[in-house]
Amino acid sequence: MTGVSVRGLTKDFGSSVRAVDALTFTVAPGRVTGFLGPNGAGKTTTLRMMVGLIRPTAGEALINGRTYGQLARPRRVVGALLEATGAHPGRRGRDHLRLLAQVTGMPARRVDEALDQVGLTDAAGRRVGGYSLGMRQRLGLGAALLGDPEILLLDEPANGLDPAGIAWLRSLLRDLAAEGRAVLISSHVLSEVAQTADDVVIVNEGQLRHAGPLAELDDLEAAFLRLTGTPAEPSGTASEKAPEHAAGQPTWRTSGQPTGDPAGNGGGRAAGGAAGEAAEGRSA
Ligand SMILES: Nc1ncnc2c1ncn2[C@@H]1O[C@H](COP(=O)(O)OP(=O)(O)OP(=O)(O)O)[C@@H](O)[C@H]1O
Repeated sequence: MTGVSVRGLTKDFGSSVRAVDALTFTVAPGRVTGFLGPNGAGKTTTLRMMVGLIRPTAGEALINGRTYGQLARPRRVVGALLEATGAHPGRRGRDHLRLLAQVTGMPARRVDEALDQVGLTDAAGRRVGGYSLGMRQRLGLGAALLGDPEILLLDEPANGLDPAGIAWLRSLLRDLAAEGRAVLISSHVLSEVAQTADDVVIVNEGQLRHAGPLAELDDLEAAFLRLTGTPAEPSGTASEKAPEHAAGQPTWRTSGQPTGDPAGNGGGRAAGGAAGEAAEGRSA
């Protein structure tokens, strides 16, 4: 297991927006890496390049030495959560994962295992349209875990989870890392990252501001403010894009990526690396 090596990754949108600017960092096996930055810092764009949904302007993200598109069975290697709400509302949770397993060649037994991993076994027979935001987020995590991947790339994974769910997620991420997996979680909210991550990567305006062990930073929030010049969203503040959050709870905001999955699902956006430039438009 070698994790992910991001080297000089750059993305321009048109001639005026450099969303990601020569980013270089690694996501190490056996560790949780927090990917931090204010709104618009380029986190989601970076994650989307890592899983081949958009093509870098320059640089590369290598997964075990290969780009996502070069991997023979990408979903067995990389599980990605880039949006949690794309599952068809009329479909039952278990059927959503079954379809995804079929389309991507996963063993059917993984469906129930993944449902169990994300605590959705009891709700698996219910239609996704009746799921809460937190349940849809769990389903997206289940989709990311379906291939039993050694690398997990999760964009705002705590979004929509209640306090018990956030504690559960923290434990799940720690367990996944303890199994030797490389886990990357993006956020611009610091409290959960401070409790969960081993390493932090801080970006601002598309550029790397810091990469290293969390333990090297005395105070994550102070470092974030110094490195980004941006106040962190205080824990306990409901996000404008996540109105479901109860006030008083830590919140990691959601992001809005287009879907690009052959199964029409929202979770595990790593859809064979075939989305290419066509997926570049934002849906939110
Ligand atoms: N398809 C696109 N076309 C044009 N500009 C884009 C596109 N996608 C992203 N951007 C711009 O790139 C920059 C980085 O956006 P990105 O969504 O990657 O940031 P982020 O760190 O994930 O932000 P947030 O925390 O708000 O989700 C922003 O200025 C954004 O407006």
